[in-house]
Amino acid sequence: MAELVFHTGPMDCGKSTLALQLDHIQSTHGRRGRVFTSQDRAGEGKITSRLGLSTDAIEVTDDFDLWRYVIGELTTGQRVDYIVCDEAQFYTSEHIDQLARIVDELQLDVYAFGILSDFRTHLFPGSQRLVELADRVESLPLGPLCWCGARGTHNARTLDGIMVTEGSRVVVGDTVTGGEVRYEVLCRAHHRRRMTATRAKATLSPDPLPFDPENF
Ligand SMILES: Nc1ncnc2c1ncn2[C@@H]1O[C@H](COP(=O)(O)OP(=O)(O)O)[C@@H](O)[C@H]1O
Ligand SMILES: Cc1cn([C@H]2C[C@H](O)[C@@H](COP(=O)(O)O)O2)c(=O)[nH]c1=O
Repeated sequence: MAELVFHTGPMDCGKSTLALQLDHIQSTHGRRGRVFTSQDRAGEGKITSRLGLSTDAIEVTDDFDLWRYVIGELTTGQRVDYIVCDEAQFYTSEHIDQLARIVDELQLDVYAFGILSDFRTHLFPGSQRLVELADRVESLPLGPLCWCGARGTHNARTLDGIMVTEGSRVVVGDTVTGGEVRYEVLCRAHHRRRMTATRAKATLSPDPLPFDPENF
């Protein structure tokens, strides 16, 4: 039986790496896949992993129809055995319905990868639909740690190290320094308290006030 599988986890937990590995494993065993993405950090039509791997991919825009694309390939004699979808949080609910139809009516395996929730902790529509429709939802085994050492579970958006809670849902960006907007993965408790690494350093620092014990 073909399956719709949703591999999820916070930013920087290895989703794109796994997507690329999965495509590599399947394709080296003679299966032919199609690899899709949406708004990767590296630009249109790319899947990139922070471990340095990358591949070309078909860009999914809002008006792209995955069902029609796959039917078009099959009816022109192309072989399609499986489908990999990265950054699936950016897909629309309709895209996810199309993926489910591909699994059920064409018996193709679909492997989707994406974060569940945005910087305000709300589910992305594409991820919500995947949770509703997937045969399996798999959490990646390794993930980033919050600055406190706990498992990082929630994606914070930061400006100059300070967590922001206003703004567009979609702002493509990274967890490393560079862009104006950054992301930082925190545990839930620190996400709730908006306690980023920068703020923790500034407010919880044990730096002693300079004093001379002799004259105290
Ligand atoms: N220098 C490094 N050495 C080893 N692992 C690294 C290094 N830099 C990043 N990683 C790992 O790469 C993974 C991030 O990969 P990526 O596929 O880009 O994540 P995601 O798609 O979930 O955002 C994480 O597991 C991270 O720990
Ligand atoms: C939380 C959050 C993230 N994004 C963007 C930032 C990145 O471009 C991707 C996630 O990519 P990754 O491969 O999982 O690191 O999503 C966003 O647009 N809005 C958000 O709230």
